[in-house]
Amino acid sequence: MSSVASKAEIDEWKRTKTIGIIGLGDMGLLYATNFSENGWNVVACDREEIYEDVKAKYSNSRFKVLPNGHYVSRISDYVIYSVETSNIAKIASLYGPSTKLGSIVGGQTSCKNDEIKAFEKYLPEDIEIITIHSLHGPKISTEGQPLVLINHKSTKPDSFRFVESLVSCLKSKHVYLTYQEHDRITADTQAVTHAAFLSMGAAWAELKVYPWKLDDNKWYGGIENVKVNISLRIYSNKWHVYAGLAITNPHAHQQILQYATSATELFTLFLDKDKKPELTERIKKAKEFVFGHHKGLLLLDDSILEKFSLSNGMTNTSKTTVPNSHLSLLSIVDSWYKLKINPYDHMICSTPLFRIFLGVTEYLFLNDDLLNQTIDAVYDNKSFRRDDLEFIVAARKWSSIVSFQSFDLYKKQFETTQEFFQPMFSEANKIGNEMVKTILSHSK
Ligand SMILES: NC(=O)C1=CN([C@@H]2O[C@H](COP(=O)(O)OP(=O)(O)OC[C@H]3O[C@@H](n4cnc5c(N)ncnc54)[C@H](OP(=O)(O)O)[C@@H]3O)[C@@H](O)[C@H]2O)C=CC1
Ligand SMILES: O=C(O)C(=O)Cc1ccc(O)cc1
Repeated sequence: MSSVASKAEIDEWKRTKTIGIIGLGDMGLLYATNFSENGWNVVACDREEIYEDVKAKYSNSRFKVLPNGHYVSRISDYVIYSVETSNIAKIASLYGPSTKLGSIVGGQTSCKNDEIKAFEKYLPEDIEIITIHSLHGPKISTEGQPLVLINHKSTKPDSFRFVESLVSCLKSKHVYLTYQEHDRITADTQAVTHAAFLSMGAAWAELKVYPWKLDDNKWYGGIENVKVNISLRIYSNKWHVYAGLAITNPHAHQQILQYATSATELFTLFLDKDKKPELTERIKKAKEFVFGHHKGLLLLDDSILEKFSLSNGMTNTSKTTVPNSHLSLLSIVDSWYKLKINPYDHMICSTPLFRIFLGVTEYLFLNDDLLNQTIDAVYDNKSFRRDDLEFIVAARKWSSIVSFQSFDLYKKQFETTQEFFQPMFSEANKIGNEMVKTILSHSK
């Protein structure tokens, strides 16, 4: 995108420039730690009410904690707002006017529409806007993961090179987009992926089951392990991350609605055995659209996923695995087909969870025996009917909450399920983290 800065230039920037981080939560801390440990001069703040605590907590760190965003903004050459997506306007309106003359501002928020609009509205005219988004969570190594850079408004020739030099210590893969492209792609990748796993978890919570604890082998196997581990991983996090990126991104509403609609329509075909040819035809058409040109290795290998079960040896291996209707996976391929989205086009800008979701979907659809067994199971073995029913109810609920833009309802719905799984998180996260690490190392 721009020429690479020389070592001398970078050393000079490290000596003379100050990097400011507003919001010392998970992602802000990741950045403040990385940048400061790589020789950059970093100042940071969290909410002013907790200044003394935050200062004490990070007293041994290489970055300096300041009382609030005004203190950070007035001395920083590049300010990164790492705050809740839905609060960006409020927080930028507070500290934006204190931004140092001629400096650069960006953010880490997950949806760039509101962030850019807030910067355009609340920052002084002379400020440049170069914003970023690490497409992974705070517990994953930054190395090799996509990092989006959006050069929205810069006038000085060195500005973008300076920001790019700063973030190069993360060793992520730089992806250059406009903010509109960013939001379009992340709606297709992140928002709908989260909707799928949120719906699975909500369905299990509604049925009051920890699926891996059932001893009927219903949720046994690599694909089932992914569903359980990723769903619990999401529910063990902060609700605002998922709410923010879905609700504030207008493109996400349509994707999530289509996902719920596909699930409902497929489930309706499940109800009548005479509809089997129609269901088969619909699935095959969607498969041809999404995977018709697939060549080479699969993203995931079911055998590597087998060992990441939460069931702790409880699986009854004397029984055969109960064939699942895999409604959640059939629905995502159907919705990609309906929206004419080729998920592989977004690989360059994908999150780990999206790659895992695409990986298990690919595994199902590119294994003819498994796909046929899945369609047969819909009509001949109805063990998953109740689960499927709760799944579509949950998918539609999430879709309504997102399109009505209700942060309150989102929080309530998220926390109800979170509470149900709470006792399981510490064990689940251990296994889930191992699984994600293994998958990422296999999918390089
Ligand atoms: N977590 C993830 O996986 C990823 C998150 N993101 C995005 O990055 C952003 C930050 O996320 P994350 O770090 O996970 O969230 P956190 O909730 O951990 O961090 C946000 C921090 O900002 C603080 N904050 C709120 N108001 C102010 C204020 N006025 N001044 C200073 N600090 C303030 C919050 O304090 P308090 O909690 O007390 O309100 C909190 O500590 C979000 O927009 C998120 O969508 C991007 C990539 C990955
Ligand atoms: O991989 C995912 O989808 C995650 O859940 C982590 C995540 C959350 C928010 C972001 O803005 C980026 C990544």
